Amino acid sequence: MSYHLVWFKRDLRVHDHAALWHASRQASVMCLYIIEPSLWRAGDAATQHYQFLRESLLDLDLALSKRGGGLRIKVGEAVEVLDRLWHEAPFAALYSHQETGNWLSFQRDLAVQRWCRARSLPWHEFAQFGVVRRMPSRDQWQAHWEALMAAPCLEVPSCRWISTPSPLNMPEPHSLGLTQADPPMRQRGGRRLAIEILRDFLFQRSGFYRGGISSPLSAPSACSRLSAYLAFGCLSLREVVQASRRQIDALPSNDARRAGLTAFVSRLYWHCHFIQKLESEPELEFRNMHRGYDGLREADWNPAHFQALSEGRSGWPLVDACVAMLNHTGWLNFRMRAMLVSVAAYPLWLHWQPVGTWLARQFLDYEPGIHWSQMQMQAGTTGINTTRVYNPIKQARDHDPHGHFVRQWLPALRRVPDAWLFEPWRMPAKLQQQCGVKVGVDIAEPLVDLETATRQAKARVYAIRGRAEVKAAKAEIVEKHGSRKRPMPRRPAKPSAGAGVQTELEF
Ligand SMILES: Cc1cc2nc3c(=O)[nH]c(=O)nc-3n(C[C@H](O)[C@H](O)[C@H](O)COP(=O)(O)OP(=O)(O)OC[C@H]3O[C@@H](n4cnc5c(N)ncnc54)[C@H](O)[C@@H]3O)c2cc1C
Repeated sequence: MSYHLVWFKRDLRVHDHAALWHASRQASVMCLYIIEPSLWRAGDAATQHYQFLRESLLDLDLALSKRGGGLRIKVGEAVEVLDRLWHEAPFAALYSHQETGNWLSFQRDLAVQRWCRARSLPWHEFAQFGVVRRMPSRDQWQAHWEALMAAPCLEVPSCRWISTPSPLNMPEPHSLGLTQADPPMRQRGGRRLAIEILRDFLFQRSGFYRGGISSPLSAPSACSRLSAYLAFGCLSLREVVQASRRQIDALPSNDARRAGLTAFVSRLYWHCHFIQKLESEPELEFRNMHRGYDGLREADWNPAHFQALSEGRSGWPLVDACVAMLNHTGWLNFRMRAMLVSVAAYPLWLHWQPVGTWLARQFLDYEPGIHWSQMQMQAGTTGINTTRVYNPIKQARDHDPHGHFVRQWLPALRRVPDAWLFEPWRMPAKLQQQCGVKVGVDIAEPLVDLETATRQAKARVYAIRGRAEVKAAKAEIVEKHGSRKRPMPRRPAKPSAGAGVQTELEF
């Protein structure tokens, strides 16, 4: 009997699942997830992603079993697995969501497309974000996003199943070459948890969103914490947008949650805006958005700087505390992520690509489209965004004034008095002795002199930015990647790359 094959990728839910919904309308359905060794062996994959995936697949399988279906899990490269299934029992069409993944998944999709074409097999792909494939122009992008988010969510269809409930067998992470530690405090996967977190945010925590998202102390509870669930598709973006808008409408105008949710929905818009950049230019994973910046940092790669940074030994307490938090939780708020990249890209003068590959493994919510666009933006290679250089000492004073965050994640510094906490290397030897801290042993000496190294780095970036040909190439990048969104009236952003064009958000 012929059937439709639904290929689950980063869309691990049954609710508002366009591929499942359409596939089930005309035929029986088999649900498939492919564990692709080549993707798991890539530099941006980590044990935490795999464990989160496993938890989410178990939840998905449960949701399917409740409806009489089940998930088939196969291990192998996509074309090879599809070919095997096809030979066992040919399917009439392949259904999936569009994926804007890393370069490897893009190449994999091209190979699957060729395989389908060779068999005259239709492959129906559906958008799950407001990202447009083969987009001719950015001009209508916002209207398209709004239309997609306003369309009703798709109910779970009643299906005739080919795949019925059966125990899920998934390889152990080490057999896929995944050897990193799993952060002990990372979020757990699955739609049921995602819904709990969404509800908690909508009804309670969103009141602390505005004003709470910048400090690493308040951000873990003030932010929605939905990023990993959106990245793995345990929730559909549209259901989150719609639930937020319903709640905004239901709240009195002076309720803090209303302002929080309004700001949150604007982030959901930017989620797709950033992913669109990688969709339109997949090379952004490894090539500068503005080619005028090619050669800026490549030749100066300093492995000792990179190793110290990634091991939490930069010597700047806030930076090292952030690395410690990432190792334990797999999450950091936006401002601290931006600061980490800024420290890497400016005073440490490290190229964004290897730093981004390391951070991709560290971030549980790794979403290639957001990640690589943000890496380039924070490293100053997009050519269209304001250069933002975050000073880790100032950031600590502004966002952790009493040192609670630094002391939590760097226990060796607990007894250092406030006055020295963010610059412990300046502590006199006698004081170091009194509070039981030895700079160079318990906390590293800073890798470089922050002020001098930052000044030199900025000068090198500004020298390129000032060149006529670099300025001239900006317009084309704005045309391709710049948002056409009008600045929000409540908090107008400085147009940085052409009048009326907002290319970044304030956080
Ligand atoms: C260098 C760098 C790399 C990043 N890499 C990722 C990544 O791989 N995956 C990821 O989801 N976010 C990434 N971000 C954006 C942001 O830091 C995270 O989305 C946010 O911290 C996740 O926590 P949250 O869901 O509680 O955020 P909230 O503030 O509650 O935001 C809600 C959702 O909006 C989206 N969002 C929020 N901020 C941004 C932004 N600046 N750009 C685009 N979308 C945004 C995310 O989907 C997020 O889940 C990165 C930021 C930087 C500076």
